[in-house]
Amino acid sequence: MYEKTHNAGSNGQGVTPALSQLQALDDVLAIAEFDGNGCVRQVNDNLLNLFGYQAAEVIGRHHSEFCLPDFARHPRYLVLWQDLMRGISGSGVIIAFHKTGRLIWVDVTWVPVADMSGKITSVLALVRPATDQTRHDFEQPALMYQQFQVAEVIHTAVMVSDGDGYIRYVSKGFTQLLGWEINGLNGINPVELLLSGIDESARQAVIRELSAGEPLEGEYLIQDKNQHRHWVRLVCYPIVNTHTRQVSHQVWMVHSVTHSKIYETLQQQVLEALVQERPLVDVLELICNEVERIAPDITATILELDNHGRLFPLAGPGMAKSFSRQLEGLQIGPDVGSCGSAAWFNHPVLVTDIATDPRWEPFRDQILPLGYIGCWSTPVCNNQGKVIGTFAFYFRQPLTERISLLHQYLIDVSTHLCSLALTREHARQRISQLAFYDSLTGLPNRSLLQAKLDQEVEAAAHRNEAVAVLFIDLDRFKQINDSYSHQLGDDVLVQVAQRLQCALRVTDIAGRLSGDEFLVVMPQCDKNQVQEAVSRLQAVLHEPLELSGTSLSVTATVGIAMFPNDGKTVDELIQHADLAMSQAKSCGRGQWAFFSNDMGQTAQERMRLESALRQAVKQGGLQLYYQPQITLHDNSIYGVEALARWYHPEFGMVPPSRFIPLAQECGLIAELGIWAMDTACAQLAEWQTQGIPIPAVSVNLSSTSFHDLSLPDTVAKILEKHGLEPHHLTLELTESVLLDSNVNTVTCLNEVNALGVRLSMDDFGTGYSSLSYLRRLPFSELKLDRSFVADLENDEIACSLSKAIMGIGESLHLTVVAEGVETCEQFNRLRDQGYPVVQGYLLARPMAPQSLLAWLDERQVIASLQGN
Ligand SMILES: Nc1nc2c(ncn2[C@@H]2O[C@H](COP(=O)(O)O[C@H]3[C@@H](O)[C@H](n4cnc5c(=O)[nH]c(N)nc54)O[C@@H]3COP(=O)(O)O)[C@@H](O)[C@H]2O)c(=O)[nH]1
Repeated sequence: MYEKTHNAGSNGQGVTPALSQLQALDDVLAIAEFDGNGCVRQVNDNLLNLFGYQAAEVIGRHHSEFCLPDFARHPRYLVLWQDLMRGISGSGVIIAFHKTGRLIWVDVTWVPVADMSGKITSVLALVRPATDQTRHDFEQPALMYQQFQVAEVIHTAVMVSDGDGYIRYVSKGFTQLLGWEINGLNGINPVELLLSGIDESARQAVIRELSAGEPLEGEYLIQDKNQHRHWVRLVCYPIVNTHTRQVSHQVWMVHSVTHSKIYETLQQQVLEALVQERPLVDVLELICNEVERIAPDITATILELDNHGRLFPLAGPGMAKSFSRQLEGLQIGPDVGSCGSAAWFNHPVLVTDIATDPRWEPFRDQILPLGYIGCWSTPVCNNQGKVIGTFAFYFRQPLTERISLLHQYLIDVSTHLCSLALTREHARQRISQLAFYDSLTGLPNRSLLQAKLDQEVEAAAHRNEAVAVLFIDLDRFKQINDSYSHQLGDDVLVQVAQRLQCALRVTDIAGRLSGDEFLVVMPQCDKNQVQEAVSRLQAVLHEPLELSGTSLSVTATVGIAMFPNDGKTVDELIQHADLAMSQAKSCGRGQWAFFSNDMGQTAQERMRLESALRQAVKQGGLQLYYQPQITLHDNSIYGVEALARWYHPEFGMVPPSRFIPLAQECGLIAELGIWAMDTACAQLAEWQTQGIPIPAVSVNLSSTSFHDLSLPDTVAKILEKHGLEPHHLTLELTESVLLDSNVNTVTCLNEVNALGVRLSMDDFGTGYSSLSYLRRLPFSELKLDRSFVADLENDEIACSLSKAIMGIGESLHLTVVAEGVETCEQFNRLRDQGYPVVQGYLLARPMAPQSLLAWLDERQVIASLQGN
């Protein structure tokens, strides 16, 4: 393309005439002067005219910017400039850019200019349009492309056609990319070769532009020699004969843009769809549609694989629905079509001939009539590598075993996108599962139940029908949970959930509200049907449950509210069914009840009472009364029992039999117990300071208080706070503590006992009465239940029992206190049976502290009178 010419200097360095000396050439030559870095320093008008620029547009720009990019990077061009800097001039014909983008052939002589020291400070380029002869030479394609070194060495696909529109030259890169060699292309037109597959109007536009001598640039989906498709960026530079003004040649450059095209058209769109949270099927259909647009020779389908190894079509807009339906629920296996096998082996499966491949045998009759002859399926995996679906290409054209790069790249990108879409969908489903389903039983949770009930109520209102809402509570579930294990409790809930579902109609909805509470919604159901359903449910739930070696029976209590009579809204219906359940429970286990309006009133009252009690416990609205206990042998005060009293301005005197269970139910009982201990100890300390002879105070505690491992510490602190000794305090517990399987209870009992605080077993004889427990647990005192005392006079059995209990106490070295002594007869019998301590109305009622002092005074007066 250019020749090296050494300058005349003897030392080999470039010694050239200065620009001033070249003025004569200025009229005929286009001249540019480059600085030592190769940037334009100055240019003359001829050069500007030749290239179509203004001076300001070229000054400062690097020489390489005026050449074809590939040429500017060409080693020989780089060597030319290295030589120039070493003082070696050169000349040659190059293709350069006119400002319009048109390519022009120019004949250039480069002359290095040295300063006095011999250092090259600039390069002069003497440029003229290529001479006719030169052009003629270069217009001979073979010669031109011998000269056009760029195409020979670079990998760009280049093709040159002549003025008649016939291909005359293709580069190695062209053959590598598209498969054609020059030998087979004689007499072929480049547009026909490359653009025969594009839209006809677009093709005509290309032809028009090319014949007008305009450069062409655009992206096209073309087919190569093997019918494989490529997205390419096509650039065509027409070379215009300066004499005839005719296009003498066209230089075509072909860049593969398949990757970026797929990225733009497929990946980008799909990612956008995912970001916009478009439904899964929409996203997957978008993938199929885009893939088919890029590669119209195939039909794409996407199947999902469920956890049971079954395939379900999700997308395949181009596939016949009749065929997709056949695949619904298809079990994967080693020879189940392309997709079933690909999912089974977690490996792509290419079937080139569906008609003969045994894996396609079961589906052949459906697929062949659709014209497909091959199918290539690739598994879609999640992040952990687990197969979650398949992505398949169906071909109507015969397939070779060698897959085209475009197809391979489409598969790679598409399976990745399918994986993203499916994984995201699974995550979404999981989130919704967590949000709307109970994780233990898999039943709808409260939120979903409410939404479903809302729908049913709306539909029922529209159709003027009834809906039954069943509130189901398992009886004694807490006890099961505590007595066995929480795992067993969970198993019970799971089995109950399963039984509920099996026993219901398909239209009914069962869900879990919380703990052992379930809700059933029964649309289109009258009261008789509900009653039948409830009996059936209770029977089914009562059948023994087999739980890892343990057989257990549970009962369930059911409350029922009917729409529209018992409530119009979801909240009202659930609340009323709950009330009915509580009401049923108060009648015993395994009962059921329909809601009635008076239950609502009772419940409201209860709620008001509960809130008043909460306030009383927290703000000191309770009071303690004290009932004396007398030692029989010397008539002295054994101690006093502290009993809580609550007077409320609106509710009046509320008896402990009402507010103690309420405190238990609403979680206030432990707090109430601490208050009672603190108040009783404060009172006893005050009495002791006053010298009043009360040796101890008994405080009733619920078994719940013994669940809290900090109780012993609390007790110790209270004693310390009031300056009392541990023996000044007795804690009374009912026998229910023996049934309590909470692991903390025994620890607390032992630690409280270790402090020196006495423990008393209250109401002994009415409940569990296990002697073995009595032996093992650190009790110091037994309190004979007052029901025995009440019957002492008339019932011989009661009499024998009280005697036996006294015997038990004696043998276990426990003090036995007989409570509820109302008559002298009872008193005498107990004394005769050897009871050491008695308590009851006969002696004194529970009293406010002031009254107790008055009672003590009176007692002293009597004693002194008796003494006299
Ligand atoms: N956990 C707590 N429980 C408490 C507390 N205060 C009371 N209670 C428990 O409430 C139940 C009812 O108590 P109350 O109405 O105070 O009845 C007590 C006595 O008044 C009653 N008693 C005493 N002598 C007689 C009698 O001769 N006849 C008769 N009919 N009743 C009598 O017995 C109750 C005392 O019982 P007990 O506790 O079993 O010793 C009751 O179970 C209280 O325990 C509290 O602060 N915390």
